[in-house]
Formats: sequence, C-alpha cells, structure tokens
Amino acid sequence: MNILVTGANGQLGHEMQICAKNSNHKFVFTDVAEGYEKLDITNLDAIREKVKENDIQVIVNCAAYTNVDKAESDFDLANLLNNTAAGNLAQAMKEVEGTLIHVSTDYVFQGDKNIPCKEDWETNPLGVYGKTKLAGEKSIEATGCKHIIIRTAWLYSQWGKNFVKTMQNLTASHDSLKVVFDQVGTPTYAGDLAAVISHIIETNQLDKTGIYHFSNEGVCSWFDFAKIICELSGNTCDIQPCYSEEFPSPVKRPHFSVLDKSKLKQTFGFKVPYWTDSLKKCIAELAEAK
Ligand SMILES: NC(=O)C1=CN([C@@H]2O[C@H](COP(=O)(O)OP(=O)(O)OC[C@H]3O[C@@H](n4cnc5c(N)ncnc54)[C@H](OP(=O)(O)O)[C@@H]3O)[C@@H](O)[C@H]2O)C=CC1
Ligand SMILES: Cc1cn([C@H]2C[C@H](O)[C@@H](COP(=O)(O)OP(=O)(O)O[C@H]3O[C@@H](C)C(=O)[C@@H](O)[C@H]3O)O2)c(=O)[nH]c1=O
Repeated sequence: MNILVTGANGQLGHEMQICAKNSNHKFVFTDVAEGYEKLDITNLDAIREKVKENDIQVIVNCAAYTNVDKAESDFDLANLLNNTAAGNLAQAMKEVEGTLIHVSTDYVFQGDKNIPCKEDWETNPLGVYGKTKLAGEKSIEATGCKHIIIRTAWLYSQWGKNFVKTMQNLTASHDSLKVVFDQVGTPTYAGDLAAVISHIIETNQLDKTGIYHFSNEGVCSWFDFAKIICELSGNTCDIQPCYSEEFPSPVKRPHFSVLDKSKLKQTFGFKVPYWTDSLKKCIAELAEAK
C-alpha cells in the first residue's frame, strides 16, 4: 500500500516515521516545514495531486492546530486546519476509495462526569480547539469516505512541544510550581499512538470505519503527571496542587476526560501500555537525545 502522512514534523508525525521503518508499505512523509515533501493540507487540489502522483490508498493525518490557549483568539486558522483541512483529506480519500486515519481529542468532551468517556457519548467542547476538532470529525463523516478517527489525549514525546518537556524545564529552573489537580485524564505517549496506527495498517483493518478512543492505561491529574515527570527527570521542585482558576488561561478545559478504550482494544486487538511505563521510556529517550 502507499500511505501519505501529513504533519510529519509534529510529535505523532515523527513517531510515524520511526514505525514506518519496520513496514514494507511505501510511506510519503509531508509537512509545511522544510525537510519534508511539501503538502499544505488546507489546499485540496495539492492533496489531490499528491494522492494521484503517489497512488495513495491511505492518509494518516498528523497535522493540526494544537495550541489550545491561542486557538481562543485564532478561530479562523484553527478551524481551517482542524476542520476544513480534515474535510479536504477525507474528500481526497473518498475520490479514490481510500481510507483516512485521523486523530482527534478528549477535548471534544465537556468532562463533567467522573467515568471514562465512550465514543458514543454526547460531545460538548469547552473551547475553540475542541470545537474545531469536533467539527473536523463531522466534516470527515460527511464526505462518506472510509475513516478511522482516533480520539486521544495529553500527547507527549521527545519531539516538539508538550507537557513532559515543559515540566522538565520548569522543574529544573524553579524551586516551586503550582499545577492543576482538578483536571483528570490519561497521558498518551506518541510512540504508542503511532504503534496502534501502524498496527491497524499492518493488519489491514482499514475498513473498520468509526471513532475510537486511545490513550495509555491509567488515570492521573496534570498535578500527578508533573510530580512523576519531575521525579523521573531527577529534578527537585516543590510542586503543589492548585485549582484550574488559580492557573490563568483563556480557555476552560474538561475536569474529567479519561477515555474508555474498550472499543479500540476489542476491535483491533491491541495491548495498551500503562502510562508510567511509557513515560519512563520517553524520559530515557529525552536523556539520550541531550
Ligand atoms: N498534542 C496533544 O496533546 C494532543 C494532540 N491531539 C491530536 O493529535 C494529532 C497530532 O498532534 P501533535 O503530534 O501533538 O501535533 P503537532 O502540533 O506536534 O504537529 C502538527 C504538525 O502539523 C503541521 N502543520 C501545520 N499546518 C499545516 C498545514 N497547513 N499543512 C500541513 N501540515 C501542517 C505542523 O507544522 P508547524 O509546526 O510548522 O505548524 C506540525 O508539524 C493532532 O490531530 C492533535 O489535534 C489529540 C490529543 C492530544
Ligand atoms: C505549565 C503549567 C500548566 N498547568 C496546567 C494548564 C493546563 O490546565 C494543564 C496542561 O497544560 P498544557 O498547556 O499542556 O495543556 P493543553 O495544551 O490544554 O493540553 C491539551 O492539548 C491538546 C492539543 C489536546 O488535545 C489535549 O488532549 C491536551 O493534551 O496544566 C499548570 O497548572 N501549571 C503549569 O505550570
């Protein structure tokens, strides 16, 4: 199969490049950044051309607008990338009867129940990022293309910008920090997400259209996440729990967005690693990359 990866320079995109090394399929890695085959996913004709040129059967969309705070004052660009462009990719796959593998977020949920969110639950995003990601899901569905939408949460890796790297820097440079303990979810190592996407491709389960939830196993608050990042990084910092109101942000985030992964595990037969096991792996990679 010929597989097009968009947003290859992002966290998930980098991890897809690593997984692709063990595949016999042909991968075409694209981004708007230098060093990649150029593909701007806001341009439908450019997508069509790339699909035709490379006889693409599957697109893995790793491109998105992921700055949650900034999205509040940048609706047009967030919507263009997370909604319109997702629809473009779906349209291009519909035209060649291919499959779009797309990634969405726990932030489509309001997060006001303290039980794990299932795929068929009512959505009610609290901010622009979540709203545009939800609109993207709907735009994909509206094209009628074969699609696998994986909602994930709290993604981190050795690449790009993420909570693990932010906390490593902050706990190394501050004596004390406050981190919210009233937002509960599950971190996801981007390497594990790339592994599940690769598993779906390699086991040819691309016709199982639908929405699926994926994160690592377990549950924690951002405060707990910060504590263990600090400890595993060998830093000493007095991290104290605080309420969301105490940490200034232009956007409300869900209080409880733990994802129920039963559907994905049963459908695709994938064993999900526990969150601290994957965190240890990532911290070792970060130490090695220094
Ligand atoms: N990060 C997280 O915590 C979570 C992410 N997700 C979802 O997972 C997916 C992957 O996220 P992540 O790897 O963190 O994303 P990143 O922000 O790390 O990467 C996104 C990539 O898309 C590129 N990009 C931006 N605009 C375009 C464009 N017009 N055309 C093509 N590429 C473009 C970016 O380039 P540049 O950097 O130059 O803008 C970047 O390389 C996204 O769908 C995201 O919504 C879901 C839950 C949690
Ligand atoms: C840096 C910092 C953050 N926080 C809080 C802010 C926020 O509520 C929480 C996490 O901070 P972040 O900025 O990493 O959060 P955020 O960018 O909202 O992370 C989200 O990104 C998008 C793309 C997703 O899809 C979500 O799944 C989720 O990963 O921790 C503190 O309480 N203290 C701190 O010192």
